[in-house]
Amino acid sequence: MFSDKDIAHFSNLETPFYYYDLNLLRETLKVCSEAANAYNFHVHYAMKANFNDKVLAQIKQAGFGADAVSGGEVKKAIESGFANNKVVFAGVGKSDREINYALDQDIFCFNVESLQELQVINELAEKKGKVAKVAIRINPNVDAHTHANITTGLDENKFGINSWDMPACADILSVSANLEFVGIHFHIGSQITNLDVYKNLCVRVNEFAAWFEDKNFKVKVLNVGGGLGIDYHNPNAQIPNFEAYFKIFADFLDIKPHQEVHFELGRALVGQSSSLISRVLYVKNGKKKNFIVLDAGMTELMRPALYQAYHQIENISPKTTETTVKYDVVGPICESTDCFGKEVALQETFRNDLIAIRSTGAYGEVMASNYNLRDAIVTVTSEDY
Ligand SMILES: Cc1ncc(COP(=O)(O)O)c(C=O)c1O
Ligand SMILES: N[C@@H](CCCC[NH3+])C(=O)O
Repeated sequence: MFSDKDIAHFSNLETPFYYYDLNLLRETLKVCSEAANAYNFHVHYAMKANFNDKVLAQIKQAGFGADAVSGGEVKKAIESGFANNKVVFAGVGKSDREINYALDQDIFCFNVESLQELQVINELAEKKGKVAKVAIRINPNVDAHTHANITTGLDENKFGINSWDMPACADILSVSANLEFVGIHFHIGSQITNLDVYKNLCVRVNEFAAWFEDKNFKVKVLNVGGGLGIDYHNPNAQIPNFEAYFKIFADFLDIKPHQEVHFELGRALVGQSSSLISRVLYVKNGKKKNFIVLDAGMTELMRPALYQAYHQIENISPKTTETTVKYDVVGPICESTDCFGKEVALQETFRNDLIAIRSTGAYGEVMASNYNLRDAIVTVTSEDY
């Protein structure tokens, strides 16, 4: 929802740009933090969702740790002031260089995704005379009931170590002097809106934790990943129900006194606090279709082209007519998939009208590219005016 002041300010700016509502971001972080603290749960923010400096500064200030998926993200987390013992490093393909860098930074732990990676981390840690903390990312074969392209915890997905490899994993851990096993890690997918799937995850977490403890491995960390979705169809319902989400884990996980529960939330923390603001370049009225051509495209926001993802589209210019028209809202990029929405009902729209594409705080700016030699992304925050 934009105030008259916001819209007046946007009218004077060049488009496109990502707008961040830092008040909403702070409020979301506060609600999440309070809900997690009530259960003594720990949240590492999944940086991949958004690593804009101004966003990261708020997240750090709210006391969250950082979940990184590349050496670059580990570096960014450290440089942004996240404590090294609050940085975790996941990823199915960590290079030796990235592992060495993370070892040098003494991060909290590596979430290890293959047996071979476990051996490599042990070798690299040995060369440095260090002991690397590791959590085993297990593929639990739990269906997240989300878009197939953002499901990560099924047997056919590349992520994590399969359950049948756990005995081999335990063998490697037992003989690897430079590895310290800290716990188990899971992440079944993103944009999860059916919270019941987390109950199925809890059942699997309990099974694997018991399995490791039976083998005399102390499971200190139960890391259940992230994935909590947001309501893209209702961008003004801005703060996800963190309380209901955490309660499921409190109710269904079998948490022992020596265990901590860790989460890696990305989208739910940042998704609703941003919109992509764009201008209409051209309106093309056809016999069968009307098109609005924006100055933002899939190079700024890739999700619709990549996953046919829905983002609410609004014409935020002052209304000059009561007529509603259906438009295909497209970008200027030379790709037919460069389309933000088909048959979108909007007030009759004209050249230079401002269009807001909502709920773009997660996997928006960070997935931008300069394909077609597009200009670099510009960001504006609620504190810039
Ligand atoms: C390992 C891991 N943790 C956390 C996340 C964060 O997910 P989300 O933004 O859906 O909370 C992801 C992304 O899906 C991930 O791959
Ligand atoms: N980038 C995806 C989510 C993938 C999350 C990373 N595992 C999205 O836009 O929804």
